[in-house]
Amino acid sequence: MKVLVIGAGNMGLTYAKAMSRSKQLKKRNVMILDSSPEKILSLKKNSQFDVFENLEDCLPQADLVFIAVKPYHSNDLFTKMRPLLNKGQIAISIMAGVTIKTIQNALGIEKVVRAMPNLPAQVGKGLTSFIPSGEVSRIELLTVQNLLDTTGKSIRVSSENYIDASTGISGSGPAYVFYFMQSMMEAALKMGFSANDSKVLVSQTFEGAVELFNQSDLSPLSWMDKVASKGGTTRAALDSMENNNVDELIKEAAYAAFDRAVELGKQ
Ligand SMILES: NC(=O)C1=CN([C@@H]2O[C@H](COP(=O)(O)OP(=O)(O)OC[C@H]3O[C@@H](n4cnc5c(N)ncnc54)[C@H](OP(=O)(O)O)[C@@H]3O)[C@@H](O)[C@H]2O)C=CC1
Ligand SMILES: O=C(O)[C@@H]1CCC=N1
Repeated sequence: MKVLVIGAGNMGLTYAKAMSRSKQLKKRNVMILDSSPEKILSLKKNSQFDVFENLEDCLPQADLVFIAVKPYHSNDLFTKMRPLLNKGQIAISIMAGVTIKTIQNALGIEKVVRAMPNLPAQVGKGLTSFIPSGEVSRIELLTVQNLLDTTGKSIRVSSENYIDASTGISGSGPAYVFYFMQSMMEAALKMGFSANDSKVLVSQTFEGAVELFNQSDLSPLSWMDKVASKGGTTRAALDSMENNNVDELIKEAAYAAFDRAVELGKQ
């Protein structure tokens, strides 16, 4: 089985690396293609995979094609791919918003899996939601899911709407966590900690809290209660967040990403 990854950016390269380390594929079964001459040069230097500059040289040999370019590059790419594809090939798109129907129509193939990963895939802690088109067989989907799982966990969703929704939660979500971390680090710096100490204070706090959450059945709300003593410091912070509607603002932000995914799909 041969896999072609199109787009050697944050996500494409992550998948190519993870898949090439998997039992299912050896590194010579992973091909990668990018449009940037600098990226191609640096990939060729490392020679981790078979690196290509032209679709003609790699697309016809691929059983599975991972499409990992930005949504606004998709139309141009689809036009170039279409004459080189055959009906047996499976396209796996990780592009935000772009629907299965759009991909099928633009590529002239029927077997499509739409997936939404996230950046922690780079450290094997990713979460990918996915949905296949009806034409993908159970065996083919199992193969695809095994490949998605090389970057972490995956969940199959029941409609494409959930792919857009998961974009607002897990796809874009790491950036919300980094936003919170950035604010806490800035507060630590303002309180007089060094940059290094601010980083340790914040990263260990996040790591510890997530570990506690993962090792129990308690909700975040229950854990908040365990930290907060009556009339104490945490209550002061939580009250401040509540008074400033932070809870609503976070939900609004997640919906903004969800809505944007839907909007991208209409373009
Ligand atoms: N980053 C993230 O956290 C997540 C991203 N995604 C999705 O993944 C996709 C890729 O995102 P990301 O990896 O961040 O993007 P990047 O910009 O890092 O990577 C995309 C790569 O594709 C290249 N490219 C553009 N057009 C073509 C083409 N026609 N043929 C071959 N290569 C091409 C780009 O080159 P150049 O730079 O020269 O344009 C770039 O190297 C997006 O659609 C996004 O919605 C999904 C979940 C999470
Ligand atoms: O910002 C984006 O559009 C992509 C999709 C999810 C994460 N990054």
